[in-house]
Amino acid sequence: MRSPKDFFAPLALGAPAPVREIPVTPSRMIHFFDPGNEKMAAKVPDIAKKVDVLLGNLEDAVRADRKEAARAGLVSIAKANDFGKTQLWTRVNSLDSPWVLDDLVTLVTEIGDKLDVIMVPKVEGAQDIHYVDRLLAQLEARAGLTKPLLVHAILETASGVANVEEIAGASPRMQGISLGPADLAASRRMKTTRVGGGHPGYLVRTDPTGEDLNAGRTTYQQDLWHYTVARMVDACATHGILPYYGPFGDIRDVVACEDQFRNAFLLGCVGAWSLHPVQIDIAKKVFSPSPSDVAWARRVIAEMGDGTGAVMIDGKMQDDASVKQCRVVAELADALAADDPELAAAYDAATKEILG
Ligand SMILES: CC(=O)SCCNC(=O)CCNC(=O)[C@H](O)C(C)(C)COP(=O)(O)OP(=O)(O)OC[C@H]1O[C@@H](n2cnc3c(N)ncnc32)[C@H](O)[C@@H]1OP(=O)(O)O
Ligand SMILES: CC(=O)C(=O)O
Ligand SMILES: [Mg+2]
Repeated sequence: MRSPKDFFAPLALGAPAPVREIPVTPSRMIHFFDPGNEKMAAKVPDIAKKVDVLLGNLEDAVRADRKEAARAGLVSIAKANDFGKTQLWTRVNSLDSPWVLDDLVTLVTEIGDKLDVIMVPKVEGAQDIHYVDRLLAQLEARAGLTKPLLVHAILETASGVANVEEIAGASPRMQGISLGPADLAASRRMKTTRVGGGHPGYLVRTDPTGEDLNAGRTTYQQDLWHYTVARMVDACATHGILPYYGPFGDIRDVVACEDQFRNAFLLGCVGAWSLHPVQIDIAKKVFSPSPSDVAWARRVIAEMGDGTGAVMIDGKMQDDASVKQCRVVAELADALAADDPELAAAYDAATKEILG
């Protein structure tokens, strides 16, 4: 672990100075594509206009005999395109794989100036981030990069969850953490075979009403991921980095996908992964606060003046803490609206309706 005094010192001579604050730009959806899949790659320039983050995936979902094609595909896509405000990320192969060293060396050397964030899978503890941190510094120095690459960890091992706080604070490069429900389920020996989402068997049941234990008892499905998402959000907030829900694998079930994303949004996540084009709009809808919530937040802030004391608005008590809650919503809305005139108009129309 670096001492607090040299936490922001570059880890290699000639490497750029680490960032002191993680940029908070919209990242409601991290859109995954396989850069070695020509059909998908052809869609990337159009998809880039609709998403906050494009991610060239080199790890799971890319066949072993297509790993090099995926890496080369990402290099040529990054060189051939300027995605404007849309961030370009990659997910490299895991640190125990035969591909990751070439992934990092090639990507930083060839397109380090085009990449914003490197997602590292199967992070077990701070030691994995320290390894990537030093290697990136060496590669950045050799490539002459002036902006440091940021690192995003996937929370998908039992030990990663046990160590999530130290992972979140392991390096000034740490940009965020995503839940990886598939590998995490396997690592924990959970008995769900689904990629994210709920499970009908994970439930609580109301008490029996008589002798018949089956009669009149309602069951409520519970969220398998609640504990992990909540821990991840706390670790990220503590260290000033961003939490994300990961993938929802049932592409056809757009309804449950929206529910799962919304749970994550309400708990503090800023975005989720889109694996298929159909999930892009779901993430955009869910991770942009609703116009009515934005209007309410703006109203509370306006009516609270300097934010001190307690007032009643429509029968609800407001004070310093609720103003802070409202600022979270209002500031997110302002940041998103700055680049989205349609959203800006929807927020302003809803605000006008209640504020006049
Ligand atoms: C647990 C984890 O690690 S999750 C992260 C790893 N997984 C991934 O990255 C998966 C990414 N997504 C995919 O591979 C695909 O979307 C699949 C396999 C899930 C489904 O693919 P398909 O069966 O081709 O879906 P579908 O037929 O609906 O696709 C429609 C079109 O969208 C394209 N498309 C599908 N997914 C994507 C994508 N993520 N990005 C861009 N284009 C896509 C398809 O190529 C197809 O193009 P076409 O109309 O020119 O033929
Ligand atoms: C996201 C991911 O990689 C997983 O769920 O395993
Ligand atoms: Mg995984």
